[in-house]
Amino acid sequence: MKPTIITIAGPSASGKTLFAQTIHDELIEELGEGGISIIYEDAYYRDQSHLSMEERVETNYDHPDAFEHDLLTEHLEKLTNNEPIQSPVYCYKTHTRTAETNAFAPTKIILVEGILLLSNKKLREQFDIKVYMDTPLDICLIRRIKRDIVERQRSVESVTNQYLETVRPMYHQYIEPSKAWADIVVTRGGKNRMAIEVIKAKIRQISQLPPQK
Ligand SMILES: Nc1ncnc2c1ncn2[C@@H]1O[C@H](COP(=O)(O)OP(=O)(O)O)[C@@H](O)[C@H]1O
Ligand SMILES: Nc1ccn([C@@H]2O[C@H](COP(=O)(O)O)[C@@H](O)[C@H]2O)c(=O)n1
Repeated sequence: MKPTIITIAGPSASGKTLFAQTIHDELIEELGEGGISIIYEDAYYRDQSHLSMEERVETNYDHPDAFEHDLLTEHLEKLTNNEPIQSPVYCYKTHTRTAETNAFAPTKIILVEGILLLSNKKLREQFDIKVYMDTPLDICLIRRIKRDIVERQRSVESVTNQYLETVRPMYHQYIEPSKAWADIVVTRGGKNRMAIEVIKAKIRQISQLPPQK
């Protein structure tokens, strides 16, 4: 059976990871091994090992050119043909890929999450279901400051400067307009229980599992 690819796009810190992880964790037992997995667009940020740290800090990480979308397209094509891939591994602290790759086998359901997935035509054509997390930008900023300090070794100053210089302008230029391609728009963030249940019910139907009472 050909895998079903579900994309979860939307602004940084809108709750994409939490949403995808919750769906994954709540279905993994029912779907079993080979049932469901997650691919992160962030893993496809370009390798910058040839650049100095000062140069890496200057990169606009919210522009489509920061990603190797062609490689992600190629990998999704392989997975669709039930072939395994070696997914890159990204490090936010060094702003580049690590030397390792992750062996990734195709699963029946593949969740793909990331900020610019709906802005790319070739990628869009590979998605069976397109979800957009429509969390207000001020809420995203608050959540990003908290998350990036704890998980990505950033300071309040670095997060707020980056927000003004690239995150907010690129949101208006690329991310918000890409919402028009979504099939389902989720409000409030990664804990929207009804939205989680709707996607889970669709996945159960695709996977031919009995609906939950
Ligand atoms: N509805 C919500 N309520 C409270 N916190 C949330 C909610 N959705 C997401 N978060 C938190 O906000 C932060 C950013 O969410 P995350 O899923 O990492 O966003 P994204 O993957 O879109 O960048 C995380 O710390 C996450 O736990
Ligand atoms: N070296 C990097 C790479 C990316 N970012 C920021 O990450 C955001 C996308 O990831 P989310 O999990 O938040 O969706 C994006 O807005 C980039 O600005 C970074 O800060 N450093």
